Amino acid sequence: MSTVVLSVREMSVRFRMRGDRHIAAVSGVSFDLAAGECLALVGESGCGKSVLASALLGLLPGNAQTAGTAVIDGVDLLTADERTLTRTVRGRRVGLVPQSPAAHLTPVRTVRAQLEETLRELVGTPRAELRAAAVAAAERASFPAGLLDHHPHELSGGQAQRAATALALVGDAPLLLADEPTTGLDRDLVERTVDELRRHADEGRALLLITHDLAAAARIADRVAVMYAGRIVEVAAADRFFGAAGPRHPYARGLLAALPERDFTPIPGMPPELGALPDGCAFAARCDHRTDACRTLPRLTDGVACHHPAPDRAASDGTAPDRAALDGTAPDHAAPNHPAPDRAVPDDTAAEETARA
Ligand SMILES: Nc1ncnc2c1ncn2[C@@H]1O[C@H](COP(=O)(O)OP(=O)(O)OP(=O)(O)O)[C@@H](O)[C@H]1O
Repeated sequence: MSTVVLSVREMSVRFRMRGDRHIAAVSGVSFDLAAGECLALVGESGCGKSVLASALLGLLPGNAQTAGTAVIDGVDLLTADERTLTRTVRGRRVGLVPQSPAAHLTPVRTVRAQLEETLRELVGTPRAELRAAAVAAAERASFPAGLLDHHPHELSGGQAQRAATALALVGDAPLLLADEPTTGLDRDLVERTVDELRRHADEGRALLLITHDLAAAARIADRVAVMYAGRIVEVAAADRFFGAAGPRHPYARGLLAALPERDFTPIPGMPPELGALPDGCAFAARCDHRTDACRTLPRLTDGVACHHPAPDRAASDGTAPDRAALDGTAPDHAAPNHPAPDRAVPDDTAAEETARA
């Protein structure tokens, strides 16, 4: 059994707005994440992915209200005070691989200085050992030792990414949170970056990859969670999701069909305003399968929150995944090398139980 690193139950985040209005950015999200596992959280822009990431780091703005729990090593990230978050969570329990590393790194300090400072703060490395420890920390993220005395602006995109990853790894956090870590990178660099992240999951960390890049998710994820209008509408093994069986939720199927490598057919319409969500299924207005049943909110059942999901062919078809159709290559670490780990708590079941309660 693998250890559950992060357990999220019924997490909701609402922003209070003027005039008694609110925006429901995240609603009733539940999932578990195990050591050694990569869960990709995917969905269109504005569906709540980054808000969820900010909540896990205790970085929500003052007008945010949270509900539910997100527990890591006994600490509820949604209710922990600032002191606990600073001293025991950020960098120590949760490492962040940022969206734009060049912006995240301090521009006026060398990579070495930033690594040494982080080592001093997070690990308490004594002064005499800092130099060697910084070299070792850089090596873990394949950042070249010869570039340690460079400033961020002297690095290429990939080098900056590695520097940021090295910093994220210093505290040996059991959870790595990567929020759009491949934005703005060319495909080759995307692949190298996500492969690097996968390697850290293989070393036993839990990896939450937040991305709208489905090819990147297909390349390294064990499971995929699809978010729509603040809710998880499907959670599936990556092999099934990207393989011949495909997703079961019409929105998730639409996301894949919209890819240029697939049908290149966009989903018609726009997501609903998060300040004016319908009572029932938020996707119904854009969905070919909608019926009157969709006026009530579908619960996440067997990994899908839909009244009319595609049949579950996962158990029977056993077809090899078609990931190459997404990223144009057969990844080195395709499914057989990365079976989803056994989990102490079966995530989907837990989510469903919570949803039923
Ligand atoms: N401080 C805030 N106050 C009010 N609304 C907010 C605030 N921060 C985010 N939102 C809203 O929450 C919703 C979810 O935003 P979020 O940034 O999580 O989306 P996302 O899925 O990460 O999108 P993208 O892929 O574009 O980053 C959006 O409608 C956004 O406008």
